[in-house]
Amino acid sequence: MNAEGRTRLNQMPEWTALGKHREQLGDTHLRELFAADPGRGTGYTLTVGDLHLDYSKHLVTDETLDLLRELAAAADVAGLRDAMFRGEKINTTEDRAVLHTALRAPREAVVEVDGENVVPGVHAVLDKMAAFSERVRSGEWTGHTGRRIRNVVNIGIGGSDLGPAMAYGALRSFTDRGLTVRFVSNVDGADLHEAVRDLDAAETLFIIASKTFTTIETITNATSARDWLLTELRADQAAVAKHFVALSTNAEKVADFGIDTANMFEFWDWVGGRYSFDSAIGLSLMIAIGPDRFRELLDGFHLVDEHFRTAPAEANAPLLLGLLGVWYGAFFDAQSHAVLPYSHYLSKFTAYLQQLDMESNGKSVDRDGNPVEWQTGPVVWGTPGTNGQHAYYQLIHQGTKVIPADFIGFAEPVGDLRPGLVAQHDLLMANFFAQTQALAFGKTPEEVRAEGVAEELVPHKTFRGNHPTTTVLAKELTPSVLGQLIALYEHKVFVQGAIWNIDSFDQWGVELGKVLAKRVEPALTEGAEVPGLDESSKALVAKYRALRGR
Ligand SMILES: O=P(O)(O)OC[C@H]1O[C@H](O)[C@H](O)[C@@H](O)[C@@H]1O
Repeated sequence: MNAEGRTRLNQMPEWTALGKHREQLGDTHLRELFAADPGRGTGYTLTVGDLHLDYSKHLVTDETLDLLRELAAAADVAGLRDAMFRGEKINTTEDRAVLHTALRAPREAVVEVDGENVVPGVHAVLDKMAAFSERVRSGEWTGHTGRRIRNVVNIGIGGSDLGPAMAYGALRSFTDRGLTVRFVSNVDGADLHEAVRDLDAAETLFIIASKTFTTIETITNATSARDWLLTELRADQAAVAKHFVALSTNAEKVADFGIDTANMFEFWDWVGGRYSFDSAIGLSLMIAIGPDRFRELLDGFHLVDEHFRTAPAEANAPLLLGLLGVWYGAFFDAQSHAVLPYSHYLSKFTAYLQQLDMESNGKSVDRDGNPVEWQTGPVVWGTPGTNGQHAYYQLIHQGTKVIPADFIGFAEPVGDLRPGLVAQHDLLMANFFAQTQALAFGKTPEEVRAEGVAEELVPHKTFRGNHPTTTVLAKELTPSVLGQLIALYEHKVFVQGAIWNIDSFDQWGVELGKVLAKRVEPALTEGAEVPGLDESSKALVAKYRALRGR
């Protein structure tokens, strides 16, 4: 029992029942599950908005799904979900509400934090972003020398980078091709250098994105960008107002930097960094795709929010995906989860999900501060599918690890591809369908032998199969569909955090490295003694200084 009288997860009878069920399931093969139920391929599916989800290739039966849903009920996932939507402070270690869902709520919605309806403020910022985006896109907003803006550089890191960078890539075919949009995040000067080296400063707008406006990487890059701009334009500080805008919750720090707070787009402490890209943090994306497309994206998010909030457990897609992850982590010892988009436009999708999932659920104490005795968040990884097929899929097919995987694909190619390239789409998708089939059903020794393979090679050419996958299929990758996909994963992560009883909305684990970096820096630059530096790190710092000739 914890302080609130909740039974610990691994002491719940529902958990024990799942453990017993897992033993009974043993090595049951997907081939057997499909043979036993001819309707499985169509029955184990769900539709959410434009997303068709097939979960038939999972190592589950009706009983598994019932038991998992009973676990969700015992853990009161629905109760925590409703508390989140109501604006309660469910991020207990930071005493904050968790209201990214309010960022895409319709104008007339009412969502209160501390007795105040936050929705009008959300829409006021969206309107301000839309007006600004239109001024940039039309050429009305000009730089210091009167030239129109043709380049936008977003400087931010983590949640202030990954979302807009991923979505810009995903929605490239909806972007204004007359604008160059780039993203700088790494404190390695090479990132900024490569982003601006071929740009004309007179036509460049920097968007400084930082919730706290204290993140050292971002402030360092923003300062270097300001120096670059002023040097290139041979201008004084006055030029900053025409070339820098800020996205932040911290007006004071924004003003300190020299950015006019009239050009600051605000958001709020109830938006977590990794849940922020549909807030002001999306400004670079809105400039690229235009306000109407951005609103379609928000509508896509909202559609899945409503689904998660209202759909019954049997038809609730984020609940199902969350439970499947819990199942594999706890009862199959799966350590990782692959996300494999069959869309080049989703190249950065998995990197975005890494922060969303791993920063949210990479925790080892529960909400009461007790160590957890069960697996929490998996390692999330993956790259666009066909490239992965020629690299690491070998390990998924024939390695020793259990790696549940999500396959995401689209019926139609997007964009203005030449007809010859459109024709390639069927080949892409043939791979998509073939892979999940091979992973699920494998190839038996008998099948290999029947092909006349020499006996000594049979074990090498046999595929065990039984590798679980989810297939997510949609017609086309539109702004709305992207919003739906992201919200699906956001709520999946929520479900898992709720069951594991961890705070999915703090990130204390990131802090230690930041503090230590600040302490170590003077050792590199001035050779200063750093109290408490361990022997290994001391020797490495000395080596570094020697290599730099210091
Ligand atoms: O937006 P910022 O305040 O600059 O924060 C940027 C990022 O850095 C932090 O270290 C957190 O781990 C992330 O959750 C956050 O998204």
